[in-house]
Amino acid sequence: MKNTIPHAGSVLKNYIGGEFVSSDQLFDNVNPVDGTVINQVAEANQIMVDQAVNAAQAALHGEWGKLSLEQRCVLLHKVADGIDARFDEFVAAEMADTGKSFFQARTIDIPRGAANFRVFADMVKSQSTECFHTDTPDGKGALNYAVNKPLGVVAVIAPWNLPLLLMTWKLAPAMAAGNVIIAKPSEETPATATLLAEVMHDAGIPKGVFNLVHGFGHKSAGEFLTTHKGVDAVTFTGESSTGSAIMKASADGVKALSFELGGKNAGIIFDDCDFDEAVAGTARSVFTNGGQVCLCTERLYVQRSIFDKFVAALKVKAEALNIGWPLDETTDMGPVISHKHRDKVLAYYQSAIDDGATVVTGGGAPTFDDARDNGAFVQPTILTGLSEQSKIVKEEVFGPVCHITPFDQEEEAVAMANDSDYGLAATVWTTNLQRAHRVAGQMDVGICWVNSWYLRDLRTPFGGMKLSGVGREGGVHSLNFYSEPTNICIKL
Ligand SMILES: NC(=O)c1ccc[n+]([C@@H]2O[C@H](COP(=O)([O-])OP(=O)(O)OC[C@H]3O[C@@H](n4cnc5c(N)ncnc54)[C@H](O)[C@@H]3O)[C@@H](O)[C@H]2O)c1
Ligand SMILES: O=C/C=C/C=C(\O)C(=O)O
Repeated sequence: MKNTIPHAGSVLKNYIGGEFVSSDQLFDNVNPVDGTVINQVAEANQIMVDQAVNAAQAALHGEWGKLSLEQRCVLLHKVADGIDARFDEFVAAEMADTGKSFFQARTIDIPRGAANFRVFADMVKSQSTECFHTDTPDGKGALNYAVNKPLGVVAVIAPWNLPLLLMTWKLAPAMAAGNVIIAKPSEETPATATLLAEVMHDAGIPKGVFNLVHGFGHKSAGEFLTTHKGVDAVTFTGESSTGSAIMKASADGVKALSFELGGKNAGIIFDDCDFDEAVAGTARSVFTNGGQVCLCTERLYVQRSIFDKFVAALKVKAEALNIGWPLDETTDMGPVISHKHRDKVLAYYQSAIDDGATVVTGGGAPTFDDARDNGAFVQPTILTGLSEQSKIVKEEVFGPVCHITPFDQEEEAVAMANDSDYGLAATVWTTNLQRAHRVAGQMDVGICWVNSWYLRDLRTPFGGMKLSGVGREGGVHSLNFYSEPTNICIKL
């Protein structure tokens, strides 16, 4: 692979009204593998966000709004093709910003970025609306049917863990439904969003349809968007506490909101599982992307008869993980996103130790005796022996860590798994068909995987209960959120 990091050493710009614009406020984009500065980023100020909103509104009422559905979908396919054409650059940019492995970036993040555009460009063509025949006193009746319109200006605010994947997961259906976009990537991961703006530009997406603003949340581009009178909807993925702040900020404008938030996901492993598959699948669900996937399992409940054997087998998997340079083909896990996040994860490890946890493996930061010692690495960590009320069992860590609790009865496992403020995802490992259906149906989560993890079908509802989110996206759920139906009632 060509490992040239696009825009290394230069300034990542905003994309507003079809033009790439810098600002006088620059911040550093840091590589978490070795702490080096990759490039600088131009932070958008309030005036630039106003310009983006104006450009978006003009596009909505201009060229973009006048395109046929077919023309819009052709353009979205061109965007997907454009990502594919610059695949190596996207991979290199995503790896540099996050430190994730070459394997993960090229098999998950970037292919899904392109797939999101193709899937929703095709799906929107079969979006349907309701139609009812209504009785009337004169016996002639009335016909009710709905027509879909775009919501308008949609702010897409994305996190750093799967930067291109999660941003495009929202903006592709939003654009397919005819909306105009102002996207704000995480300040930690500005690069692939900037490349995407270049792809949009080259694909001929009319100016103002896709705008990109860089910056932070509070008193920066994020807040300028959520409080802006010209923004009609906010679609957000990130921490639950940020979701709450955005909800408050958006309240005055009564904006439409879709939130995909944090999780504290449970995995239940029954003694009738396929043991090797359960261990391998659970290792993936705990350690993928350094545990920095909202769907990762951080709480495991293992039936007592296989508890010791399972803990020992998961320890072997954790200790076999190759932690290191993203470009090394054998690397399984990179650093966490930043030094600040590393400190947070390590503080959770320490709190577990203070609470009396047994550290099965890990519990600290690795050392390498090379430049990676300036990076943001933590050890894959397995804990046992804590009460269900311990801080690390209750709160989302967002790192490569799990706590394992034994259980005897199915009901007990279900109750512990559901005893959480979050409700995003769960996994259940069993070969008993009736138990699989019974337990999966009792999980208070948006998605429950049985004998698998992160197996995605983009048509399915995706989102969370409780602190894990508001609404569902995926398939028609996305298209419905990003559409505003007008019901037309015709008296016959
Ligand atoms: N449910 C899901 O689908 C899903 C997916 C991925 C990540 N997540 C969650 O995201 C979190 C990790 O991501 P993160 O640390 O980037 O989240 P974060 O909430 O810190 O930041 C997400 C985005 O919000 C912006 N932001 C922060 N404060 C803001 C404010 N006051 N107003 C407007 N924008 C603001 C940030 O700049 C960033 O672009 C974890 O909690 C994880 O579980 C959830
Ligand atoms: O970190 C959270 C991952 C979310 C994944 C998706 O939204 C997806 O696969 O569409």
